[in-house]
Amino acid sequence: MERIEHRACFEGWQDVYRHQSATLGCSMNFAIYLPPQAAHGPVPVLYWLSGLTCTEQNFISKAGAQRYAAEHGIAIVAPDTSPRGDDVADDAAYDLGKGAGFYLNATQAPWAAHYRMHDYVAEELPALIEAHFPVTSARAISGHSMGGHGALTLALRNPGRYRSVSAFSPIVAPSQVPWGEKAFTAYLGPDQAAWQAWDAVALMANVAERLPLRVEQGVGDEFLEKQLRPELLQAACDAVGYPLQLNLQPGYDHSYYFIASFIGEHVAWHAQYLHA
Ligand SMILES: N[C@@H](CCC(=O)N[C@@H](CS)C(=O)NCC(=O)O)C(=O)O
Repeated sequence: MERIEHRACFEGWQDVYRHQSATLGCSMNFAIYLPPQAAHGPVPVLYWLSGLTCTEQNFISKAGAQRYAAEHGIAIVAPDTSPRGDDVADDAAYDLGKGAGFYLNATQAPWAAHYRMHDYVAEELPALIEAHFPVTSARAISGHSMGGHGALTLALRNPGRYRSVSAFSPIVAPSQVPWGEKAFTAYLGPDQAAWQAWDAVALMANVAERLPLRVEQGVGDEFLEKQLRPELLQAACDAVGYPLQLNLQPGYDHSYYFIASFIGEHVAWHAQYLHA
């Protein structure tokens, strides 16, 4: 593992590391913010999953989360959004292939060889982080858009792994919207029965634990009706009595200006469970 960026930030450190991922079979970058408290003892970790077209850089340069992570004594780990490298399958479109891993384990050629972002984020990355950094095993997860889908599905698929889950503008039902239909057909094949294990609305029907769950959604989001459809998550939660805090925020669009506006509230919200 090699540190490739190291910047002082709110009395802590915003770092980026490169490592060889055994799960993905390629070299990967991840960002980690270590708050000032980490110099004195281990701190809990919030995992952040970014959306389509992103790398580990978007969140750390645009969201402004470090101020709040420093205030609450929380590390934030932001992985890349897909496997990378010249021998990794790709597609010319922005919503398939590199930058669009959808936080699942692909089963179809040519994707199955490297596209295993679920196992990378749920297992390999936390094991690496907890072995090499001053952190505890208290974890929370959040993300944006495709990464909101990732946060919801990772939490729902891995009971006991996270203390709390939140999402900004998540793709809540990928099986029912164009972004998800395209990606799942490629990565998982045409049989929609296989898609349900990677769809938060479908997973909610058999949910095993009730984590604190918060969703922030801009009402001015250009993808709201066609791709995001938070009402489907609300209905799925209502059907099983799962408490969902769905905050519809008038005026906000799909961008990092929206994330920057509410990331402080989300970090504080996760902190109450991570420090409990
Ligand atoms: N039309 C957009 C769709 C992709 C998009 O909106 N990506 C969101 C996540 S779904 C994002 O975070 N983009 C990077 C950024 O804003 O820094 C594009 O082609 O970039």
